[in-house]
Amino acid sequence: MKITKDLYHGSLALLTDFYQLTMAYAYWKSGKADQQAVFNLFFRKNPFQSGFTVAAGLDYVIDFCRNFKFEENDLEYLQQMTQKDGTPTFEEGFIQYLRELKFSCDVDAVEEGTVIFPNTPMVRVRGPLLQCQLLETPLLNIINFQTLVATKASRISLEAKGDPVLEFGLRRAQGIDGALAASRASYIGGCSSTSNVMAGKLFGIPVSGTHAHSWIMAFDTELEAFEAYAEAFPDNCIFLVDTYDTLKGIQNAIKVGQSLKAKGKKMLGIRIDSGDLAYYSNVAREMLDEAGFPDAKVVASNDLDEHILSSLKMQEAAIDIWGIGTKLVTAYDQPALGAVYKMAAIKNEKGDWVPKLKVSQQAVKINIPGFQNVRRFYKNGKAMADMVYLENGEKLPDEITIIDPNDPTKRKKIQSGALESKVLLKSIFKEGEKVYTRPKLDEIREKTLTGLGRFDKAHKRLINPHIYPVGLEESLYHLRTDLVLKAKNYH
Ligand SMILES: Nc1ncnc2c1ncn2[C@@H]1O[C@H](COP(=O)(O)OP(=O)(O)OP(=O)(O)O)[C@@H](O)[C@H]1O
Ligand SMILES: O=P(O)(O)OC[C@H]1O[C@H](OP(=O)(O)OP(=O)(O)O)[C@H](O)[C@@H]1O
Ligand SMILES: O=C(O)c1cccnc1
Ligand SMILES: [Mg+2]
Repeated sequence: MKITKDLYHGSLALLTDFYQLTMAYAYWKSGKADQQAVFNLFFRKNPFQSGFTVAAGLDYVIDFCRNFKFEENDLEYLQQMTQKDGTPTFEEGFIQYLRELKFSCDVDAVEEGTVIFPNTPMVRVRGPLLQCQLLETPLLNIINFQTLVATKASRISLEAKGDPVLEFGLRRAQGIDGALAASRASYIGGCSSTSNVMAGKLFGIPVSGTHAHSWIMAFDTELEAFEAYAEAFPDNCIFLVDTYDTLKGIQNAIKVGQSLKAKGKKMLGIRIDSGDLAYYSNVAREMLDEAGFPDAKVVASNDLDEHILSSLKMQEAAIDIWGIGTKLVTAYDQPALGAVYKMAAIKNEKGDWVPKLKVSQQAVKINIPGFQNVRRFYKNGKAMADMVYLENGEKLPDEITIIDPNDPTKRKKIQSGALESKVLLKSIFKEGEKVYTRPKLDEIREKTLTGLGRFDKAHKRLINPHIYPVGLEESLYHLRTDLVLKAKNYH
């Protein structure tokens, strides 16, 4: 298929906002294109009122950076662009600069499947200003969506408490690429399979499914339809029982299950896709148990999300497997994460790094300046706080104070020497060369599950989760405060 082929194998250099290119041109004109800069990608609020976020999308970022190159046909498109007076938008010298441009940035990032929190860098890009700038839009495009869906999937998976969650979203997803990326992110977040066969092929996600109502409607009776499906898949049938009458549907499934059993085969289960799922799943469970099918699974679907799933669990619904589409892959209740990409420092003519700050009327919108990293501290095996700090080669003291960037009265003392800790930003590219070995998708999914296991359940509850402490190391806090005061002319 041409669209997908182009998306995954063609040049993506023009997948950016026009203003990135006009700025790039103006950086080039003003001699700033190769000035060294650092940008951070971060978000300000967990999505879905969640107590945490799960990072995803780095794999696409790696592909994007590795293939970052202006092809001749991209340049031709830029060459024919004109301004209002008819003159070319971009001078030939700039087109030549882009032709010769070779990705040469350092990229550090949190790995996919890492549990992360607001205001901490997820991706840090250091390199020539023009290149850093051109990465803003595509990096945000990739990370915003995949992180959002991975977080949704992990919320759903946590509520499912180990039951398999099948991702059924393709038909309602945001287009072709949205669907593929959502299937991948859903798997990272903890789903066990996808119905999207292309996602299975591209990413190696297990593919699974049942059958639709149309299968039943194609026969004179439901029983005939079940029999014919059992004929085709004697060891792999899950019968959708609610096309006409759910109770009769369960009876018909049992009948076909019995004849499969007589042939030494096994009915896997049934699916219920409408009505009161708590009531019907319990009725189905009783009927299946009584008929000698204690292992037959009950699959439920129909506009499910983490909240309905949790309610069904509270109602003791007898559901073993959850099929979830629309609300997962579209991140229905919050369609964008809102991550941003901000300059944190720039090198001056003398070769010194100058920390940079964007001042805002809203305190939460003031970024964190300087060349940063994040360290996560653990106490008794559980994550206790994340610290954003300046990565300047200086050793941190054994006792550290971290300060909430949005409320300086919230502080935490950390005996860093005595605690287990790890640095979250990993080196991905060094001067444009990939230095990171990508984990397999299954390893990423495992990382999400074990990573979440190291957080207290108070941070993982659906409603009013306990806020996980994230703070600035004291000297970074003071640097930021001084810069804000200076910018506001209080100094
Ligand atoms: N016991 C339950 N507790 C809470 N929510 C439920 C329960 N059973 C079903 N639901 C949810 O209630 C909603 C029912 O939606 P709706 O009324 O459109 O479906 P329906 O009439 O059962 O099915 P359909 O229209 O597909 O035939 C769905 O989101 C479903 O997941
Ligand atoms: O509800 P979702 O979480 O998106 O899961 C996917 C849905 O897609 C299918 O039916 P479809 O919605 O196409 O038709 P129906 O609801 O009318 O059966 C399936 O039966 C699920 O209900
Ligand atoms: O396999 C299924 O049951 C399925 C697949 C896509 C959407 N709804 C259901
Ligand atoms: Mg539906």
